[in-house]
Amino acid sequence: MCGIVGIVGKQPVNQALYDGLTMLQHRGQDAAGIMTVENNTLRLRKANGLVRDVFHTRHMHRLAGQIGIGHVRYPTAGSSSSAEAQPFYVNSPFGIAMAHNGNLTNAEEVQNTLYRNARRHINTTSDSEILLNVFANELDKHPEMQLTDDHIFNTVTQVHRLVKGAYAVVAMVIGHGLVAFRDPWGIRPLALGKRETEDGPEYMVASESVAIDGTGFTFVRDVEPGEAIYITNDGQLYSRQCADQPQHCPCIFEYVYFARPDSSIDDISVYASRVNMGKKLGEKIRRDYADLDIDVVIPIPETSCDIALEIANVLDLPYRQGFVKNRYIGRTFIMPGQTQRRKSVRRKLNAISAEFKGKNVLLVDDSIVRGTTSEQIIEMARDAGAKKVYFASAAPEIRFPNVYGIDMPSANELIGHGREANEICDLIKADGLIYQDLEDLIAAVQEQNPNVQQFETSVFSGQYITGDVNQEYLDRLDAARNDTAKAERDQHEDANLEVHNDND
Ligand SMILES: O=P(O)(O)OC[C@H]1O[C@H](OP(=O)(O)OP(=O)(O)O)[C@H](O)[C@@H]1O
Ligand SMILES: NC(=O)CC[C@H](N)C(=O)O
Ligand SMILES: [Mg+2]
Repeated sequence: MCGIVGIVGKQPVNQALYDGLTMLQHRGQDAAGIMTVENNTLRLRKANGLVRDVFHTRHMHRLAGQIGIGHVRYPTAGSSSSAEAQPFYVNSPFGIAMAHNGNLTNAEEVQNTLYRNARRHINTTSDSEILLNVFANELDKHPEMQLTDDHIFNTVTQVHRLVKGAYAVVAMVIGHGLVAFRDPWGIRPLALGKRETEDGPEYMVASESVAIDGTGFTFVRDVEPGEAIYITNDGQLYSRQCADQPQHCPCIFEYVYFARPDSSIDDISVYASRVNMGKKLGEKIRRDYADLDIDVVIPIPETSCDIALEIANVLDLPYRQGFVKNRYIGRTFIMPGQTQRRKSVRRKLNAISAEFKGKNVLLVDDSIVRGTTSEQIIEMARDAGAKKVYFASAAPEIRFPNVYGIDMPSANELIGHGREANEICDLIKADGLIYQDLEDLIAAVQEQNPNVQQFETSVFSGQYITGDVNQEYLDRLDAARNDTAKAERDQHEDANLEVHNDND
């Protein structure tokens, strides 16, 4: 997953963009970038690393201007080279910069068409550079020198027709303004905020509402699936539904794991949805697993804490923080390689023996993806003296790859692929394993906003809503992006053309 942010302000926007990106850091730890525009000139800083490591004072000075966009990256396509950090830029028409969260499912086909029909060259292996060029190519079909909202919205309509997959996007058209849009399914989130100043309103768009709250803007609303928002340099806001057939289907994994609990996505509080997940799972355990002799409920920090507390409430059992998280280590699941992920679990979490000694513990996590965390954490619980270790997952068995912006490209790397719960239980060496049912997970999230009638749940069901994902596509994705393929490609990363950026 990635995080995106864009601001049209009345004052310099560099600090607010930086602050917004730090509040979206949990969505991408690989690379970060900001582009601003001052006097019709683009300013850029992007590099691999966390926000705090990428931007030093000298870069912040360079990022002058009252309009800008930013990105934190967790790659799902191409390589993790800094050349593929975002935002991307293309010089015609007008000069356009773009930041993208999501993943295109017809990137290769679109890239070939762009080359054949418009002789547009894509210099990286990133799907986001392709998306930028589709947008630019369509905008270029309007010959007028002064852009109008109609031009922008017609362009987005064409993008929706040409591109498949998931995309929440923020772009700047130099000399004109900022454009933000969401794919017709609204798979990835995007929110709009506003701040009144003496000089007039300032606007912000961001992947999650937390970035809007935390920078002193006021949350206005979510961008609708298929909708585009155009904010001119002088602060005029236009919006329009640009998709032929928008159909709301947000990614359920945002609620399970990705988003921060203090965000609200599509009028659903992430925190409340996690509490509901705990309630439903607790009820299932009480109903179907009454014979389990659990003494204490222990979360696997950090995401599952709110879920585990509610399970303990439902089961009327004590809740204990038996694992302490090293706050200086980031999220494990979004790290690029399995070796790094494995090492990170033990560096990140440490058991407090007193909470385990002689007890039957129920460990709770939000999800089991590759099984990296669960397997090691169960061993740690036993080493700390636990008698029996049961495990509960607030998400059902993850059995299928994700193609919409979560880096789970290979079915074979998923511990749940082709396995039943009892086999998974044996593999992670638990004394019992309880998964949430998919209907319960959906109900837990939907409860606060019944207007959202469907969710993107392909990792559990194998149903891909965009209708263009078949086995051949999944095989190609697997071959290109499994952990071994990624490691090999990253070894040759230096060969990547660094045309985008100076190195410091
Ligand atoms: O089965 P796995 O492949 O290990 O993936 C699942 C685990 O990864 C995530 O934690 P992560 O450490 O990324 O972040 P968190 O601190 O927000 O829980 C998630 O919360 C699970 O704990
Ligand atoms: N997780 C994401 O949203 C990734 C965006 C884009 N596909 C990239 O790899 O850079
Ligand atoms: Mg976790």
